[in-house]
Amino acid sequence: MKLADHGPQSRAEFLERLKHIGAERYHDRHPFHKRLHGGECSPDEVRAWVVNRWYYQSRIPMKDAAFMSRVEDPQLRRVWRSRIEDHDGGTDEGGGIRRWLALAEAVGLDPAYVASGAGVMPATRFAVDAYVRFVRDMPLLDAVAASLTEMFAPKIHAERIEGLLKHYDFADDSSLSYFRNRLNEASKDVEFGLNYVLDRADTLEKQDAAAAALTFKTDVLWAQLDALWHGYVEGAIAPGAWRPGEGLAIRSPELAEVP
Ligand SMILES: O=C(O)c1cc(C(=O)O)c2c(n1)C(=O)C(=O)c1cc(C(=O)O)[nH]c1-2
Repeated sequence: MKLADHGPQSRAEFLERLKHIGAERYHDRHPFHKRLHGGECSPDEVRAWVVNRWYYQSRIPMKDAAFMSRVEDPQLRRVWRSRIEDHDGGTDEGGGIRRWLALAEAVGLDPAYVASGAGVMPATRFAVDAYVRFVRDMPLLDAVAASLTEMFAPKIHAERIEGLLKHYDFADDSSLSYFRNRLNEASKDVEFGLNYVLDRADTLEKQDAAAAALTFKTDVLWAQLDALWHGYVEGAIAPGAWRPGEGLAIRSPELAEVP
């Protein structure tokens, strides 16, 4: 027997449902972030986070390019391409990924080593690659919905700026510029992405798919922190992953000891 057809949730109910996913599952609740923002991470735990999170940063503009390659509507491409510009920037000045490497340098790592991706943990790679594939292969609505974890990012970026400035000597305006820039960039992306999803998820089936996409993305973020905890707090570093002492900046050895 066919189940009774249910209509879509109202816009307000659906928005609440998406926010609830963030409240329950976003990675601001992960113990690694509490440790990082509370000043309890050792210098090497901070470096491990910077090395691994680099992989996420480096793949974000690639996933946005994968998204755009599938978009037939020029207006949607015009809006979306600013995401790539935010991360890659211009040929001379660079953008977010270069600002991430400034953070890498500030914590005593050689930016060239970080950018090579050599020390990234296998679990980080699997999680991030799964996100890029999801965006490449799934319906556009699901792909946009997956980016909506950014709704919850400004809060964690503000907490991070405050926590790092308070607890770690390496933190200053220049090393944290990545996060300051994201505060503005993310709000413009979210405004567009959220309206796109609320407008187009006009059946319960599409709303379910969008909610599942957002849930999947919270898993992508959470899994990366689980791996960091296992590798660097519990000390079970995966074969081939960064080990303390590797990839340090040669030209500023005094930074090797910064907290
Ligand atoms: O520091 C964070 O917690 C965090 C989370 C997320 C996110 O929620 O996916 C992003 C970012 N930062 C970020 O900086 C960023 O550029 C970004 C792009 C995207 C995306 O899915 O397109 N998420 C995020």
